[in-house]
Amino acid sequence: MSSWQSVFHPTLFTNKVALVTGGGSGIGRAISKELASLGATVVIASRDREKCLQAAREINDEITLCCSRHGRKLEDRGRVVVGPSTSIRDEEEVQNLIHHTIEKYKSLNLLVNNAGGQFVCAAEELSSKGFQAVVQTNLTGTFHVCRAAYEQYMRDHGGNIVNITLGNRNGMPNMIHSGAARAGIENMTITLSQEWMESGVRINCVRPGIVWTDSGFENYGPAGDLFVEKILPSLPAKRFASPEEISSAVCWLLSEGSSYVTGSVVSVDGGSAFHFLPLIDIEDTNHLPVYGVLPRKAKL
Ligand SMILES: CCCCCCCCC/C=C/C(=O)SCCNC(=O)CCNC(=O)[C@H](O)C(C)(C)COP(=O)(O)OP(=O)(O)OC[C@H]1O[C@@H](n2cnc3c(N)ncnc32)[C@H](O)[C@@H]1OP(=O)(O)O
Ligand SMILES: NC(=O)C1=CN([C@@H]2O[C@H](COP(=O)(O)OP(=O)(O)OC[C@H]3O[C@@H](n4cnc5c(N)ncnc54)[C@H](OP(=O)(O)O)[C@@H]3O)[C@@H](O)[C@H]2O)C=CC1
Repeated sequence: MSSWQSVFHPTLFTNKVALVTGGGSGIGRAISKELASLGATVVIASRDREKCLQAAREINDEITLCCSRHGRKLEDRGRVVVGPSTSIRDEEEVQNLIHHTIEKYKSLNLLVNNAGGQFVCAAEELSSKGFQAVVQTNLTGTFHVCRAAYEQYMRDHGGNIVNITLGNRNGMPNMIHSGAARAGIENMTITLSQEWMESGVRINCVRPGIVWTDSGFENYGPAGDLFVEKILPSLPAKRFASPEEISSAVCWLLSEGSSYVTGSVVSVDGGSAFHFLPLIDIEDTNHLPVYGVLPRKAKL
């Protein structure tokens, strides 16, 4: 992606400090890179700190190259730095990450709750522990980070938060844990937009459709192939999203250009939410007995 550059003004986020959870891979990496390329100091953190350190090195090099290539001033560049190893499921580790960020970089203006994920599993086979692992990661984890950022900084200084969710408008067959957790995040976002408005905090969600990230798809093994073989042709756009297409929406929400937007969900899904996606096969034709009269031709 050496020719990439953000569509936004190069100093959009100058003097801003941002935290991107899960910023060391995939969508979070693209968001971190765009924010830093627009002047922000971006703290990234996740469980695997080595991965974050490597990503930070690579991103900082890419930004420098991008500035030179596009004739932009090098002093406008921000940078990506790495916070302590953090599982967002662990409240103490999250408190420590926020404390570290404020202590070291003196503010926390922008927060992107991107860390998360799930595995593929039919509801009837899913253990309580598995359900809870995904809910704790996505919903409780996002809550931990929002609350710590608010308590330690944003309550007194304002701020701007974007939560990454997932296209679940039609339910999430084989991902009931994640569908439930993401719906919870979207409702939590509406609540927080009201509770925290007096502090000058805006909070919104970006809800991606399916985004091509190597890291994300590796996580699923053969189940990931299903998305490529079966879902791809059925997408209205006939393609997945790029991570940069998600990042761009996040940057708009984090900018003052969206100053009247709070408690909203921005879908970036190429229109998938309004289109049937074959997430599971339903083959039996006799599972909903007819009440009343239905002509033969109205039935398979
Ligand atoms: C509009 C468009 C619409 C369409 C929209 C469709 C969009 C789909 C596309 C979405 C893409 C993405 O999100 S891509 C992003 C993918 N990236 C990720 O998922 C990365 C992060 N994920 C993870 O770390 C894991 O999946 C997660 C479970 C959340 C956390 O893992 P941990 O190892 O921390 O979990 P643990 O605490 O060890 O495990 C707890 C229990 O979870 C269960 N468990 C864990 N992994 C399991 C597995 N693979 N299969 C079964 N069960 C499992 C077991 O019961 C475990 O208990 P034991 O048995 O006792 O161990
Ligand atoms: N790719 C897609 O199609 C879509 C993705 N999404 C969501 O976007 C986000 C990014 O996904 P993507 O970039 O594709 O995949 P990745 O697997 O690359 O990103 C997930 C990130 O979350 C971090 N993470 C996971 N669990 C924790 C935890 N407990 N504490 C801290 N960090 C954690 C991981 O780092 P580490 O392992 O080091 O902790 C990783 O960097 C996720 O929330 C994902 O569910 C939503 C819709 C579609």
